[in-house]
Amino acid sequence: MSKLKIAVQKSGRLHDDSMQILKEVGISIDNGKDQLKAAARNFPLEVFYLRNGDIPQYLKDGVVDAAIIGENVLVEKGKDITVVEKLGFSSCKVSVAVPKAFKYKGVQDLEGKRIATSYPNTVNEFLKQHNIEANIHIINGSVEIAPNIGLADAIVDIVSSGSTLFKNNLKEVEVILKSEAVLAASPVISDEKQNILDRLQFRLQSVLKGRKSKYILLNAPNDKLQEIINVLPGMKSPTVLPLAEAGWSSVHSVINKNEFWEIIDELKAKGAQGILVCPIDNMVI
Ligand SMILES: Nc1ncnc2c1ncn2[C@@H]1O[C@H](COP(=O)(O)OP(=O)(O)OP(=O)(O)O)[C@@H](O)[C@H]1O
Ligand SMILES: O=P(O)(O)OC[C@H]1O[C@H](OP(=O)(O)OP(=O)(O)O)[C@H](O)[C@@H]1O
Ligand SMILES: [Mg+2]
Repeated sequence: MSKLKIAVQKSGRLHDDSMQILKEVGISIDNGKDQLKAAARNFPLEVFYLRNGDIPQYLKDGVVDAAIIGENVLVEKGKDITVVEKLGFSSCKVSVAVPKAFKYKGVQDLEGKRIATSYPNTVNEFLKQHNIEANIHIINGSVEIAPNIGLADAIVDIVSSGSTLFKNNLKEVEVILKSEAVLAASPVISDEKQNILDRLQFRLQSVLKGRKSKYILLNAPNDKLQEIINVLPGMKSPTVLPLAEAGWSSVHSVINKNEFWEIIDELKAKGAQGILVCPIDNMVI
């Protein structure tokens, strides 16, 4: 039986979360990252540990069928590669930054400037869209140092917390794109591998939905039941069961993790008691 070849970053920011999500979809991988590839024990999958920056070419060539990769790398090197599913981790931006003292008013201020970056195609595309001519200097790492050593007037690099910019006396002035880790597919994937990828995607979706949700159980006095149910839409509608004590019911539902505290406050105000909130491993709708 053929196996889906999936590329995962060998080491770096994406590695641990990528392995974790594969584990959460129930896939056991045999070897550690010291190996170049490893087979899954209980799913038709082979993991290839590669450099993030090399993965788009491997996808294009069909050396791997799929990958977990930063969306920003696909924008830079893999325009024809399909994003199958956004995975919700490694969120970051690719942004233009300039020294704090630079009185930046708009993109036109980049005209004729020297821009240091590891993402030349992304920068070129951005400059073209804005009709700006500038000189791009390609640097592979520590891009934020470039303005301080007189190598560039501006940079384009990844920004997450902003602390690297802050430490280097720079400020973010334009966000070119927002990125997160994604599951991507090779443009030349076979039908057979596509079937395996569909199964993997289905499992990932159930884990991702579970991560966004919480299971909630509470006790409600029957005279407040309707009001409490109105706060809890649930997947279809909440489950309501009678308690042993007359006049009370147990209500079970699913809530959005982001609205968690607001919903709890509202439920308490409406008379709910004994509220339990539990994580959800998987959610199949
Ligand atoms: N500070 C950050 N916060 C959140 N996500 C980030 C951050 N820096 C990078 N990323 C995301 O993680 C991906 C991998 O970044 P990392 O620095 O580990 O590897 P890299 O040096 O770009 O790649 P390679 O594996 O080729 O060495 C990036 O492409 C980006 O999508
Ligand atoms: O806004 P922040 O939270 O400070 O994150 C941004 C920094 O993170 C990344 O570097 P990384 O730490 O991955 O080092 P690298 O340059 O060796 O890849 C990126 O290249 C920025 O320098
Ligand atoms: Mg990095």
